[in-house]
Amino acid sequence: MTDISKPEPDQFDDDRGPASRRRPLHPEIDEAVIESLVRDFYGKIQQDETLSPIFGARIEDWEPHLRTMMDFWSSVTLMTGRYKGQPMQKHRLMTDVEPAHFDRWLALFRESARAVAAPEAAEVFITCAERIAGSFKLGMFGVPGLGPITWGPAAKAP
Ligand code: HEM
Repeated sequence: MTDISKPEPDQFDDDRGPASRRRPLHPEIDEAVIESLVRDFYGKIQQDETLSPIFGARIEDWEPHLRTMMDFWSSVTLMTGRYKGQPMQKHRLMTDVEPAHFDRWLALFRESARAVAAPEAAEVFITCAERIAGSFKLGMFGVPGLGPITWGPAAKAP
C-alpha cells in the first residue's frame, strides 16, 4: 500500500517550481483560449489612441510578438515553461511608459479576458495580469521616495 504520509520528493528539473504544482491554473484555460485572448487584446491595443504609439514604436511585425505573448500566457497559466524571456528588463527600458498606461492596459485586458474566456477563467487571467502589472510598476516606478525596486541578492553591509 502507498504510504501517503511520505510524499514523493518534488522534482525541480527546471525553474517552474515543484512538479506537483505544474498544472493549469484553471481547467477552462487551454492554448486555444490563450490564442483568442492574445489576438483580441493586441487587436484592441493596436486601435488604442494612448497605447498604440508605444507599441507601434517598437513592434513592426506583430505575429512574432503575438507568438511570444502566447508562450508567456501558456507559461503563466498552464505552467508549460515555454516563455524564457525577461519581461521586466524590457519594460524598464521603456522610458515613455507612465503608471497611467498600466491602468489602460489592464482595462483593455479585462475586456478581452471577459469576452473570450469563461467567467472564472477570465478572472484567473485578470488576477495574474494585475499582479504582474503591479510588479512591473514597482520595478519601473517604485515607491515615492524610494525609487524603482529591484529584486536580487541583498547588498552586503559595509
Ligand atoms: C503600460 C503597460 C505596458 C506596455 C506599454 C507594454 C509594452 C510592451 C511592448 C512595446 C513590448 C514589446 C517590446 C519589444 O519587443 O521590444 C512588450 C513586451 C512584453 N510585454 Fe508588455 N507592456 C505593458 C504591460 C505588460 C504587462 C502588464 C504584461 C504582463 C502581464 C506584459 C508582458 C509582456 C511580455 C511577456 C513581453 C515580451 C517580452 C519579451 O520579448 O520577452 N506587458 N510590452
